[in-house]
Amino acid sequence: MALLALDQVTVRFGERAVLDSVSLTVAEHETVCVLGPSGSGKSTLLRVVAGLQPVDGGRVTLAGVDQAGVPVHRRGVGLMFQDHQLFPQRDVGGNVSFGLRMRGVGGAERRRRTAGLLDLVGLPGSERRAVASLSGGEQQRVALARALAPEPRLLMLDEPLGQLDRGLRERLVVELRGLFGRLGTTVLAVTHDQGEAFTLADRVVVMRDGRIAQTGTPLEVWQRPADAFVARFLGFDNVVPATVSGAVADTVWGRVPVPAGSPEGARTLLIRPGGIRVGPAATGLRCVAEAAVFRGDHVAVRLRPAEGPALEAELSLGEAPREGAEVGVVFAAGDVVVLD
Ligand SMILES: Nc1ncnc2c1ncn2[C@@H]1O[C@H](COP(=O)(O)OP(=O)(O)OP(=O)(O)O)[C@@H](O)[C@H]1O
Repeated sequence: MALLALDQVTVRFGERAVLDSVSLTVAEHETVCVLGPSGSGKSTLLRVVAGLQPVDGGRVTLAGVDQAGVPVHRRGVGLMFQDHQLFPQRDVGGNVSFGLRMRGVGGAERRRRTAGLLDLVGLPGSERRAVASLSGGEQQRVALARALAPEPRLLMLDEPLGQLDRGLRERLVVELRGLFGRLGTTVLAVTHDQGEAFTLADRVVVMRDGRIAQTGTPLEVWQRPADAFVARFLGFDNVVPATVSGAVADTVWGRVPVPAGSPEGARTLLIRPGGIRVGPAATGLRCVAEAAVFRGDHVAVRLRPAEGPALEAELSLGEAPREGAEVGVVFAAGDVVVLD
């Protein structure tokens, strides 16, 4: 059974529906990441589940129980916000044990659980440290330990790693995934960073203007974006209108091969940057290499055709043309997706 279910939830601010009939479930032990551009309604969704935001329509159930009228502190959900809001006047231990104290957990048990949680988040023995003496990443871990302490049946994270630098974020997100797996935590997280969502989530939900644009496993969404919006949001730039007939599509970039069984007619085409090959200018679509950026294991090359938008290609170091060079572009059908 779903631990959390939103059924056609609508929230309006004035005329505007910030959540527009959103339906979503989160199964027990599942990690679901809500992804979407700024203003798409992600935080509002979390606030609704937490009981911080009243709804104008629809309902929220937790373990089958309608949450209408259930106050925040009775919902059994943990919240961790972007600006993790630790209590500056309390030490690390005081922060982590706060929720336990509120629930009347006794001193010895509080200390035992606090120590266990600090071990878990990689800060063993740091109970007496002042919050101000912690790095951003350490503060984030303390905030996480604090959110986990009351053993919430649902843990909600709002841009949990938002303020950290990339390297630390990438490390922590892998650690979080391991941690949630070990603890069996059910998680609903919000982020605008697709890399973070794809690492953390069993399932991702992509939002657009208060509606769900797509939901699926990270692999499903990555391989088959539902539409041009999702494709572009995931960072794919080679998206063009096309007319598909059999194994080819007519586009502004010429004829592009498509996988067998692709839907036909007027469609939108996505060409993954890895599906672009370059050769001598006489073969394929003639383009000028406008920019080439070294990315470690590949070169990102922007190719400018005579007509239509530029193409973004990912080429190996050996293959990549010099900036200003003329090349001929051909497409690999395996990296072409006909969007529905
Ligand atoms: N209390 C409020 N009154 C009026 N409008 C609001 C209120 N809270 C949020 N909004 C608006 O609702 C929309 C969705 O906000 P929300 O914070 O849910 O988006 P988000 O996807 O979390 O964005 P971000 O990634 O920037 O945090 C925004 O346009 C925001 O300005």
